[in-house]
Amino acid sequence: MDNVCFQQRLRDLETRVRKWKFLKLGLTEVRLRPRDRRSTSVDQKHKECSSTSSSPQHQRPNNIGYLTSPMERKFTPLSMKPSPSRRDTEKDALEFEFLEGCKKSGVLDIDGLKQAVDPNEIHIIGLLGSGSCGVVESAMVKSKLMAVKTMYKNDNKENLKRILRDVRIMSLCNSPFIVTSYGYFMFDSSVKICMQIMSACCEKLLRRIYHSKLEFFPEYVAGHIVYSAISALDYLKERHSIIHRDIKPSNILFDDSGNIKLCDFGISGFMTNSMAHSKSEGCPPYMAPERLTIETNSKYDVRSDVWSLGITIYQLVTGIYPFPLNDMEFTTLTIIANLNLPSPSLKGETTRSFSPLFIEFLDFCLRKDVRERPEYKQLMKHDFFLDYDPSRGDFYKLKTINGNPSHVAEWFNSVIARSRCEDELKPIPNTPCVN
Ligand SMILES: Nc1ncnc2c1ncn2[C@@H]1O[C@H](COP(=O)(O)OP(=O)(O)OP(=O)(O)O)[C@@H](O)[C@H]1O
Repeated sequence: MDNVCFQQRLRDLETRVRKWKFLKLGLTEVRLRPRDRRSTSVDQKHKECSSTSSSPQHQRPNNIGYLTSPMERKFTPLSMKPSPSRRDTEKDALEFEFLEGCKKSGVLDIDGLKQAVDPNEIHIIGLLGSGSCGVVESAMVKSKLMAVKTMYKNDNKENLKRILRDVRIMSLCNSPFIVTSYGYFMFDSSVKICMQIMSACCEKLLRRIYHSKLEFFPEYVAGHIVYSAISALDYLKERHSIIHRDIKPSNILFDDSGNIKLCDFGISGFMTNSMAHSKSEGCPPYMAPERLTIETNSKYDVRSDVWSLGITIYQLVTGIYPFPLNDMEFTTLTIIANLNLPSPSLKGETTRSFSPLFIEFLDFCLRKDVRERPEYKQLMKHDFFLDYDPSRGDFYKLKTINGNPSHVAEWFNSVIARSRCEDELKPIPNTPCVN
């Protein structure tokens, strides 16, 4: 590659990192106290946590507390009418979509029963976590425990786009591997999505495991995550032509029964001819090389989510992010994007042993050259994936570990019992601070 082209690629990458940081920090400054991280997860379902709801971790971010109250002003269509002087047609279209969405605001489908719910019937219990777009809280609505994600509207077009995408895609999906949406509320300044409550995300679990010095995710749990995540991603692609684009540990959730589901569709995209056609932001440390490269960053396909899943799984089973991290995210991203540098692999892992099938599967997911990386359908034929397919009866991997069947729920509940809730907020060294 000639020097000019390489310099141009570096500049582009640097601009994208700056933009990502700006978005992340800009929004964080507006909504969160300085000590709050971009996304934190406080599990209210477990008793050990509920008793500490007055601790600083459990308080809502200072300057948004009033917005999370169900007393928010109901949406008033007049205030949203596009002004005739406005020239941004894309923004007008988004606001029109918002107006249309308002028609279904407040109608929740709870266990098959559609009912109109008043916002005052949302009784917030506690904070579950926060991301770049808002907060997720546990709440009681019509006697049903739910997770309520509140996203705040501002004048930024990207912010509105992200909110509408999350609402639209959550409402579309019907898969056992995707968190179920019950419905939503739209207000002047915010949107609330009511969804199935889960127990913890992989990021929370990893932090608990690390700080309590437990063993990182076992291979069979990684197998179940792979099976659930690929089934969800394949469903999104085949049924709705959607690419997720934000696969990372905080977007993969567990419930107490060991079910594993994907969430957060804020930066997902609709594909044409199986290709995504926008540079929409994601989380750079988990982005595939082709999404960090100027020639291909606006045209990529679902294989970029395969890479993100591979990095996530590598991190869950080893406890570390596979690329060197220093103050310069730019350097890390350059290493990921450089196809001449090797991909991470579990082959060299000395601290734990993994099956050759698992190592091979992860190596496929982490092929740097997208042309060599398999799509979902190929991965779904791999023996490692098939081992976790429940429809295969006896072949389904209820492998015994020390004589006991390896149930994900048992593993999950034992991690929760043997670790501390407060550790969910403490970062892990050598791991990107993406939340
Ligand atoms: N349905 C749910 N049940 C329980 N906890 C949830 C649920 N949805 C999200 N959470 C928790 O809330 C946290 C924040 O979620 P959110 O989707 O807002 O942000 P994120 O994915 O962590 O970050 P970002 O939006 O910046 O990518 C998650 O990491 C998860 O721990």
